[in-house]
Amino acid sequence: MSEHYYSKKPQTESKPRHWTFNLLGHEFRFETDAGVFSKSEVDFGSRTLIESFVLPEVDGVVMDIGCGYGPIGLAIAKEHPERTIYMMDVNERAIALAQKNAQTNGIQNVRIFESDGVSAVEEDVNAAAILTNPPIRAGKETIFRFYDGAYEKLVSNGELWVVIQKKQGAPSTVAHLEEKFTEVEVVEKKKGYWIIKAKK
Ligand SMILES: C[S@@+](CC[C@H](N)C(=O)[O-])C[C@H]1O[C@@H](n2cnc3c(N)ncnc32)[C@H](O)[C@@H]1O
Repeated sequence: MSEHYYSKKPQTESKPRHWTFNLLGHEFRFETDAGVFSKSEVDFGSRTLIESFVLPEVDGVVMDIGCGYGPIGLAIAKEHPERTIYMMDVNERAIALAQKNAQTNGIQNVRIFESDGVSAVEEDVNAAAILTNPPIRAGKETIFRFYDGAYEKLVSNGELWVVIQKKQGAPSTVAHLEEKFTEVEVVEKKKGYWIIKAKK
């Protein structure tokens, strides 16, 4: 049976890898594994999202939906030690790696847990910003659910930041976000990847 990186319980034999990567001027040491998205370097789209992101000046936590082994959430956590970063994924192996990677890199201002979209986040927790490199292969319905869930969790003037390739549906993401959000802007386009910012 073929397996996707978004399986809840990857069955693929574990094959841990260790490597370092510089994000926002900080050297990170990452462990990744089979059955988890992007195994040997930080995905180009995630990197572009991290480099483009500007934290809006509103109160609230920051969330990384579909955090994988953690590069986006951990880079933002390091850059903004005063904020708490919530990192969620459905893949148990990814969550275990993200927790390990937080520890290895001495990052404490994070909460990392299993969640389908934002469904496991406490009701009274609201976000200033939500970042996602969405699981394209999980299908449009899942990623539109990410966006709609994100909208509910954001404070007024809070922002959703998405990276998605043009050929993988960036224009339809923009159209979907424009139905709900007050302002939607493509802030960066690099090698076919679009960084989309949607303000509530
Ligand atoms: C494109 S990967 C990005 C991973 C990571 N943020 C990175 O930059 O390497 C998308 C992630 O979404 C996760 N995912 C898939 N369906 C999900 C769902 N329903 N809720 C939360 N996460 C999900 C996958 O397991 C995968 O880790």
